[in-house]
Amino acid sequence: MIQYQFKIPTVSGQLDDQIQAKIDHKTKPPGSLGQIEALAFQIARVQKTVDPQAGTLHHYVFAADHGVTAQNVSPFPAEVTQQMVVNFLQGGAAINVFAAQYQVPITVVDAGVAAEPFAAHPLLADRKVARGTADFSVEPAMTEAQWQQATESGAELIRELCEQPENQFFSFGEMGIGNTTSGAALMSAVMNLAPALCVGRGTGANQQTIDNKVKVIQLALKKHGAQLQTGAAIMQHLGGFELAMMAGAMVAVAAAGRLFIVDGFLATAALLCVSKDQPEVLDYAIFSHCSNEQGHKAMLEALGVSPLLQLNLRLGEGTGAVLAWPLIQSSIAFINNMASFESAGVSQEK
Ligand SMILES: O=C(O)c1ccc[n+]([C@@H]2O[C@H](COP(=O)([O-])O)[C@@H](O)[C@H]2O)c1
Ligand SMILES: Cc1cc2nc[nH]c2cc1C
Repeated sequence: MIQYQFKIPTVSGQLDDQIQAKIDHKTKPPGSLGQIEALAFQIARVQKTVDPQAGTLHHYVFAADHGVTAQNVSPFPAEVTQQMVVNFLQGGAAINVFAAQYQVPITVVDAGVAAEPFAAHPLLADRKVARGTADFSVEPAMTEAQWQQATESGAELIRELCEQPENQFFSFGEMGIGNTTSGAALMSAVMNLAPALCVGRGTGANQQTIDNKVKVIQLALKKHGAQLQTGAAIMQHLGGFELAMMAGAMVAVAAAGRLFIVDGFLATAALLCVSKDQPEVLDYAIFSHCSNEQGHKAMLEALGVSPLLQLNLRLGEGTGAVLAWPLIQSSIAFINNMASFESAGVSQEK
């Protein structure tokens, strides 16, 4: 049976009362900073301190191709994956612009683009598992060995950074034409929900393409149904190399006691697979936004989480995750720098 290499520890609640007390003594009505308070609490808890630190955020864009594009599931041609990787390396994509704005270093990972390896580049990590997955409506998207390789590569990418105390946060995005069909299949399998409730427009599919996406997923679930017992097996049969690698990175970040920011539909689908096997992972996940992709809202509700932003994004690349970074920094500034009722001489409620 395929399994992740790491067991994610539950976060100790030992400091919970102290962290909450620090938050409640700030000069504000209790709870009035809403989700910013909840975020500061989560970060302090994971970092095991009442004085959490932002440190450096590292962003990864995982790119890969999908065999299921043979079934006419995307309005865009598959070669856009490769072309967008070149765009990421040249600094021209949305994620480059936002990451540069907040001085977030990015790494572009070739997890399995259906093309020759890219020429060496300072932003590029070549971790190509294969030139695209197999068509999951016909056979498993990847072999068990490929799932293992993708997962371990994701963990290995962040391993050294987790040894340095300043690297407290990671964020993950993806690029892969056809991957909303894969994401919807993962959602349908993990949540045991009809494909029609999981499929959305992706890059802008029309009704005929949407109907195709539903049919392809129904076929795949019928074909692989008996094998879909764990989140790892669901990823292996229905996922993509970029999603499996991202899942491996999420597991490794959590196992190292660091936090990661979850982007949109695809990143949440990858996390759903991990959380089916290791629900502890959710303690380490910060949910950045609710995507416009149909299905994302239901995923977030099933996880019982409220993301920070609702901006009608449906791009991917980790754009929502990086856009949420200033809010995360603000939550840390709040818990560290805001005066308390005692220090400011402000009277508390009667
Ligand atoms: O992150 C999201 O919520 C999201 C929602 C819709 C589409 N995308 C992006 O669109 C691409 C997949 O769309 P499609 O139509 O080819 O399946 C892929 O590169 C994703 O990054 C991403
Ligand atoms: C142009 C383009 C850019 C993207 N970035 C993430 N997914 C994408 C899909 C397309 C089509």
